[in-house]
Amino acid sequence: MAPKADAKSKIPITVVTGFLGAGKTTLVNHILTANHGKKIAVIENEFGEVGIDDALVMESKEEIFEMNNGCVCCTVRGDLIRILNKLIKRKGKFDAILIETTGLANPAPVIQTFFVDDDIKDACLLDAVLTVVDAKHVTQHLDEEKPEGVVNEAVQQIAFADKVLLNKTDLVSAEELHRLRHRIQHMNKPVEIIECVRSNVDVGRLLGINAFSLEKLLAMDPEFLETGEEHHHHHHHHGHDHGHDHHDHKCTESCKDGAHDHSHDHDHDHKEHEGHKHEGEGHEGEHACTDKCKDGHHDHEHGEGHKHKHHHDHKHDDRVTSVGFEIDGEMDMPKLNMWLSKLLQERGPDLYRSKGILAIKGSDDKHVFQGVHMLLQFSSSAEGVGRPWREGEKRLSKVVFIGKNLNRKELLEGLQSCLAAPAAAPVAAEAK
Ligand SMILES: Nc1nc2c(ncn2[C@@H]2O[C@H](COP(=O)(O)OP(=O)(O)OP(=O)(O)O)[C@@H](O)[C@H]2O)c(=O)[nH]1
Repeated sequence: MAPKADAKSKIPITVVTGFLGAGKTTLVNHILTANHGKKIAVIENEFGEVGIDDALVMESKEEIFEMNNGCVCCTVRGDLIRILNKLIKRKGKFDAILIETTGLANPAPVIQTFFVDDDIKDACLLDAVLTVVDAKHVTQHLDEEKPEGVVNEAVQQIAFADKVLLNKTDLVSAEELHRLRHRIQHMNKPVEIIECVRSNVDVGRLLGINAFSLEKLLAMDPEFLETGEEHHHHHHHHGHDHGHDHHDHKCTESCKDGAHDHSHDHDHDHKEHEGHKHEGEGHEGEHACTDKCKDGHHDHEHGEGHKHKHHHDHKHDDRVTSVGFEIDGEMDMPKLNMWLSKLLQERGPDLYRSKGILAIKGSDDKHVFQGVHMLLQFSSSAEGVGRPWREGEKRLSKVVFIGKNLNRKELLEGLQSCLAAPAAAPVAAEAK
């Protein structure tokens, strides 16, 4: 057991969440490079079989822990607990911990981690859940009709926010912003909404703000921390079969967020999935709302004022998958630009997120591309984006696509057609 600490000496934790491509890594980089004098440990969780974000987080004195292959709210929660315990042992060497969740994470189980695990509860204090919202694309995700029992992560992320960073205001009209503010406020009444571009918000408004309140959460959902043992739950996690038992708990039409009870344990039989190792530790507290679920901060009352225990599972939308490639050999920039532009034009609505670290023929820089639906952006280490190639580092291109109806073969062939040299075989290509 770690020694108990009083509130002041506890390690402050900030959880950064938000849908795919909203601007979370941009925010983490902003915080890491801002002049606040704090030493921050960063825990990065990425959805996608090929890790990219760690290369995009600024080189800094801070330590960056990476957790791939699954979202922090489910398969890698054991990982999170392990990393946190490691950090707790080194308390005093840093001032705060920042956790960036994947764009598909439901924040509730992440929040629970700080209250149900004794050592972590004693040593850490959840300072705030910051939700970055992409003003341009969030509406599509909030509106999305999900299959029954499947979580709408975009909804959950807003409902659990202590602060909303309404980002990418440069891409929408004033009317659209007004409408969005109204919608967000309707979903999460007490939340402060900060409009921003490139997640550029005064760090004093984000760190050390003591904005998270368990009391507030428990007032909304008295059973939030109950992690019962009686439920088993099947986890359709992006096409992987985890061999869980299954009972789904569904939200009603009127429920818009997951500030409810989550009660189940898992019958885990995590396997190595062709190169993907999952830490199969027990994780409780996962849940799902459907997108029909309209009001997050609610009690469910039945008949004569009986409060109804509202169990949520956490089932990801298994239509959303990730495909990742590591390509040996240098790419031809004009060819790649053309192919990607066309792909995003044609597949933009379904292609939620694409990103890559690229080795480009004729350039010593590490190149980066970022796609969010139809928007495509190239940059390079020469412009300060990502870290330059290290000495002796193998010049591989890593590319990830996340979305619906992805065709692995087509994507791989497309990428290979952009190689400058004769096609080389990918060294890793696995679907989630
Ligand atoms: N126009 C515009 N682009 C932005 C803004 N903020 C971030 N971006 C761009 O949006 C893309 C995604 O930003 P990231 O910070 O990587 O988003 P993320 O939420 O970390 O993405 P995932 O981790 O993949 O979910 C990048 O190309 C950013 O440069 C903004 O305010 N305006």
